[in-house]
Amino acid sequence: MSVTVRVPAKVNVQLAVGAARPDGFHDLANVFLAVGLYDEVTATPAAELRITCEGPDAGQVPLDRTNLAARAAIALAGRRGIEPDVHLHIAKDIPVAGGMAGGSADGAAALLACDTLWGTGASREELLEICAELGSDVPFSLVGGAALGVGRGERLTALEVGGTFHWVFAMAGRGLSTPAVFREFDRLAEGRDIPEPVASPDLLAALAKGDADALAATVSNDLQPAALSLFPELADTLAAGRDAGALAALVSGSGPTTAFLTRDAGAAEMVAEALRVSGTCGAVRVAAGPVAGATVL
Ligand SMILES: C[C@](O)(CO)[C@H](O)COP(=O)(O)OP(=O)(O)OC[C@H]1O[C@@H](n2ccc(N)nc2=O)[C@H](O)[C@@H]1O
Ligand SMILES: Nc1ncnc2c1ncn2[C@@H]1O[C@H](COP(=O)(O)OP(=O)(O)OP(=O)(O)O)[C@@H](O)[C@H]1O
Repeated sequence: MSVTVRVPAKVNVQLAVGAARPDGFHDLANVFLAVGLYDEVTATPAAELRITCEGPDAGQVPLDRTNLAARAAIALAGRRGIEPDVHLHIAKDIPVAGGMAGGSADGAAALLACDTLWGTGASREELLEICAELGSDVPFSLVGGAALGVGRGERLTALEVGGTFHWVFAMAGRGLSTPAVFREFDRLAEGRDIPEPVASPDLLAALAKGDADALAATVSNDLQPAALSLFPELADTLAAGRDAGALAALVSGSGPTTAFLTRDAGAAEMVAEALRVSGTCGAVRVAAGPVAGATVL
């Protein structure tokens, strides 16, 4: 018997970042949108914990106990006093180290898959608690849709979305480390007053209406200057997408994936093609959102 869970990537339509806290984390107002690029995690009983991974970026994924899928299985088994004897196979389509929460997605998917396989019967609250222990983005990977994350980004409130938004994602030739981008944010912020992070009412209204033009006018990412400082070539990708007619162009989360909001599916295909021939990025993908979070298939 095995259990497969499908789990989406995310884009941050707003990422407001506060000053560094004493614990090193930053308070956020993080508006997440789940988009239709998916990993699948399959859990099968095994003699011991084992991780395998397939997909274009599989070579960059750790297969030891640092993998977020492994950490999820260990965390759940630890709470029940059982051994995490499971084979977790990750079919990976979400870019690795791309700012689209790929590792977090696998953590949430593995947790749900193991809970189902082992019949551990964790409540939604317990699953969310374990997700928050695994990482700031992991709870959102479980719930999907659209949500505002505060605190480290792990305390979620679901958001209404009045339509489907069409996106293009441009992958970069190399990854960016999330902690390094937050450190660069701190360096760039030195000597400045950092306001409390708050969600933009206009952005929340644009999401609720499903209005792509209004959303394009309000998207923002406080980590973007830091990501561009560490990876200046991303400015060329953003410009290429804007020139191709994207309504908005921004770095996704901590980057280096860049995200382009378009009016409809046809416009998304046109912007994607222009980015492919621009020579400013790696693979280009089209995806719409919101979509559901981690789901047992
Ligand atoms: C950039 C985002 O992807 C936006 O959604 C997230 O804030 C990052 O979430 P994540 O990858 O799940 O991050 P975590 O595994 O919790 O933390 C990794 C590192 O990122 C930094 N970090 C993360 C979240 C946060 N609110 N403040 C931080 O400063 C810290 O250096 C932390 O050690
Ligand atoms: N299941 C996993 N898939 C991918 N990377 C993983 C996984 N587990 C651990 N990692 C490690 O996490 C690092 C970041 O990968 P990930 O794909 O989660 O980045 P990200 O999409 O930028 O994350 P986020 O958007 O949450 O900041 C990788 O370089 C890898 O070493």
